[in-house]
Amino acid sequence: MDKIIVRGGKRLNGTVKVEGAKNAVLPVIAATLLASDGKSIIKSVPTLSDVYTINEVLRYLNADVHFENGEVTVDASKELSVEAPFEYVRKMRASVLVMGSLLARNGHARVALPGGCAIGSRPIDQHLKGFEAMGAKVQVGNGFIEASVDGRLKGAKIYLDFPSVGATENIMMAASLAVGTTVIENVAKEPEIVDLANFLNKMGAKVRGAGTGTIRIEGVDVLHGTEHVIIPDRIEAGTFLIAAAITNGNVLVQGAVPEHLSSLIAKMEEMGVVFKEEEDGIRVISAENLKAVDIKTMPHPGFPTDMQSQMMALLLRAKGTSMITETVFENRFMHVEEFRRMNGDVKIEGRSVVMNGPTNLQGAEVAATDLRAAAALILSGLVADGITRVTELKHLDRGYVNFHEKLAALGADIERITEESELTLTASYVADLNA
Ligand SMILES: CC(=O)N[C@H]1[C@@H](OP(=O)(O)OP(=O)(O)OC[C@H]2O[C@@H](n3ccc(=O)[nH]c3=O)[C@H](O)[C@@H]2O)O[C@H](CO)[C@@H](O)[C@@H]1O
Ligand SMILES: C=C(OP(=O)(O)O)C(=O)O
Repeated sequence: MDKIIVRGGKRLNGTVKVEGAKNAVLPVIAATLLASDGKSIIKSVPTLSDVYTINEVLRYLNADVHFENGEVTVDASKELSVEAPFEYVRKMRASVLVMGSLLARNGHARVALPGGCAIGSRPIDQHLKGFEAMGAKVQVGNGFIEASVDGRLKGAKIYLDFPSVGATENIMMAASLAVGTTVIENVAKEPEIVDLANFLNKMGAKVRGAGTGTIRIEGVDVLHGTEHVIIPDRIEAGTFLIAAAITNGNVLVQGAVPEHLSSLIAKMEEMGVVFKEEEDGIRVISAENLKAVDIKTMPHPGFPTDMQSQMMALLLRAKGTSMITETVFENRFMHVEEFRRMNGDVKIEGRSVVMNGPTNLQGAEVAATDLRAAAALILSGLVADGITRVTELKHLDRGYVNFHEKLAALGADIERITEESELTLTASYVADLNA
């Protein structure tokens, strides 16, 4: 089992480049299934385990998929099969995003029920409500969701009870090949929604309003393969902004888009961190003394839940009492106990956590509970006294490409090891301490 070993105390300096966004590339790859004609070429694709998983799902569904040098090519022109089994959906919930495309292309889709996960129960009722409004019959049983329609889906007016990212994407994909016009209200406004809309439009779809609260889709008869470059990953970028701030460093995060990160930047500025927009990214210059702030996670353009645990790491270093309230997921505080193992003064109060800082963080063995918690614990390790060992790296590999290597290139004392090599390493560290 791999571990990341961090020895705290180094300031980060230099330049780091962000990858294409995981949360944009997964729906875009799912949308390639809509093209009954021509190949789709997706560029700036990160080498993440989630990308390999969605590619496997597409192959299972009878698409030809190649992934090389940051480019995914999909030919989905053959007849598609209808089922995405549990082995894939269990690995990655975003597998449910093939449902909209399959239903629109085949008139039939069968996808394993995703089940719960580390951050909450995550139902998909809003996705299904959308499909039903478009004329699909949806049945849930034997661990599967089955949706089918006689003929083609029909355009409909759909109001989402919550601006769900996945439901907005799944319904957008399904509506693109429906007969007539679909209007979705109270939709998610995340930059990844806009990226998907741009991709669909290049395929020949007619999607308007992405990035606002209402999306209007005029269905078309056929969609074709196209080329697309995925937007930069705002969550990876935000994680590096915090890495620089927490170590009192000075780092240029290349590829970071300021408009995608405005809530995070505003909150970090309140803490005293300085940002400069440069031609190719954002420079972050940390402050010696960080101030406590309160945060509430919200759908975009509010503060992203995917930055909540990394922000917790930073707030543990700020002077005063901070509060984080999580409103998007019901159970996204599993990392709190791990921070406490590192001496974090943090406690859960209902849907909030309260932190008293600055905490003198101590190195410890901690386990990643989800992908952002993995990154957050590593960030804490960068400033903790002694050695921090982070386990359960399968989570990290879902969302970050070469995370430890990128931090090491900025000056962090960090490495990724297998259990065997750790025995030798710990012995040499003890020898160093005794010397
Ligand atoms: C692959 C991907 O893009 N993942 C992102 C996506 O997840 P995902 O698309 O799963 O997130 P949603 O926006 O759908 O979920 C947000 C909230 O709505 C609830 N909900 C959602 C759908 C539904 O039908 N019913 C329902 O109750 C969920 O349980 C959750 O509490 O957006 C989340 C919110 O920004 C991010 O944290 C994830 O990183
Ligand atoms: C929660 C996340 O992703 P997913 O929806 O794929 O689990 C995330 O990216 O932080």
